[in-house]
Amino acid sequence: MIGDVLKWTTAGESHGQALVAIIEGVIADVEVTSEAIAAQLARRRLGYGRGARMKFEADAVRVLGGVRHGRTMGSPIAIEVGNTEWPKWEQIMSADPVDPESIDDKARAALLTRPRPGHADFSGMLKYDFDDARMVLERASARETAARVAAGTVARAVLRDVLGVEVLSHVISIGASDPYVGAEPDFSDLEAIDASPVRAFGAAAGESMISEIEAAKKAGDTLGGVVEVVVHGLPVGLGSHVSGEERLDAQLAGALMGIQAIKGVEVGDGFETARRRGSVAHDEMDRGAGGVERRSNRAGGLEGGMTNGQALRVRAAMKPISTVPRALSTVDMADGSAATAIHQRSDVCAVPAAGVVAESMVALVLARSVLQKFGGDSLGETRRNVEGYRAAVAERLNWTTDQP
Ligand SMILES: Cc1cc2nc3c(=O)[nH]c(=O)nc-3n(C[C@H](O)[C@H](O)[C@H](O)COP(=O)(O)O)c2cc1C
Ligand SMILES: C=C(O[C@@H]1CC(C(=O)O)=C[C@@H](OP(=O)(O)O)[C@H]1O)C(=O)O
Repeated sequence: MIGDVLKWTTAGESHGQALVAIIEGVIADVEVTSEAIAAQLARRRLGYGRGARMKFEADAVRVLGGVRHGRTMGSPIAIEVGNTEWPKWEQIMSADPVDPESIDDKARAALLTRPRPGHADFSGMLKYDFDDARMVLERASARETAARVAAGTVARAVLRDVLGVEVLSHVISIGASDPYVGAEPDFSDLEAIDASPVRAFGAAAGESMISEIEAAKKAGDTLGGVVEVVVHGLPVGLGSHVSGEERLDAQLAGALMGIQAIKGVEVGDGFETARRRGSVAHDEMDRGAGGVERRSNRAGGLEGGMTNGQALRVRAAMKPISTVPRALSTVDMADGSAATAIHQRSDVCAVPAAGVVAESMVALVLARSVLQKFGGDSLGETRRNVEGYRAAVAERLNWTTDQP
């Protein structure tokens, strides 16, 4: 059921001409501009530790359909993100390694037969019967996340126009630099995070993460880390308890785990909550202004697969980049000989960028939930539905009895 409401898909390769995102099921009259998409793509390119490619490649955005005069029309939206590096890659991407006539010595030498432990190379070569890992890595590459961020910009616009909410994120840790342990980060000014080279709270935390990246780079190594996505102001009741697939936490976890290199997801306090006793694991309720107030937000705004009116808080753990400069041991798939893995230019750490991608995936899942719950074909209709629901919820929580 959930999959029928808002659908998205991407196509394209890392060094191909362009990536494309298609989003279907967006209501009419939502403000979407190529400038807004470009601004989100620019955020994804930033972050200390990214490789050389981020410096010279530009994301060339074209909205190909579904938007007119800066507003959605209710039809499928197609967005192209051009790879400006294409002219440099055209020959390599066009040469067919199976056809000896079409492949020159340079392209032959560029055949990738030494799979990187941790990347998609090994399993992809065997599964799809390729001799050249490029046939796998081109699509496995997180270049594809540019298309997700483009689609995510549309979802953000739906959330902003329908509910007035923003999807924000920050970096919690990079490698062993985990500066917030024992301290509660202040969520009041998440927008300021983009000013930090690692998208972290506070100069000291940022500095410790940067020195961690510097040290890894010097050692010819790479790093992962943890990001957190936060959304304030969601209505109670997005998602549902009625089935596993309707549970919003399951949808968020799936969407976040679908990002390249994400290996763990936590909702609220997640694994920490598993170590607590029940008496200090949940968020106790009191009657207060506007109905019910909570004493804490350990659940990250989700109970029973539904939003509970508290801030939504989800974390994603990214493993270290697998293209390690001090290349890892592998086996050459051409002849079975011992080898060191492919190494070309690569990111040392892409955690800050992964935060922006995580925001986009959360935005897409939330926009889908909002459109499923509130329906409508136009912004005006969906907003009216939201207002009606909010009024009904407020009325339910407006007890007339005296406070005991
Ligand atoms: C924003 C971002 C940038 C990435 N950059 C690189 C990179 O430069 N080199 C690399 O080997 N992996 C990079 N990765 C991770 C790989 O794409 C990923 O490890 C690979 O597709 C295998 O998938 P898996 O890690 O989910 O198993 C990046 C991931 C993200 C989210
Ligand atoms: C291009 C992007 O990320 C790429 C993701 C990636 C990978 O293996 O995932 C490998 C690198 O590509 P290359 O090997 O060509 O330098 C990154 O630069 C991007 O995020 O726009």
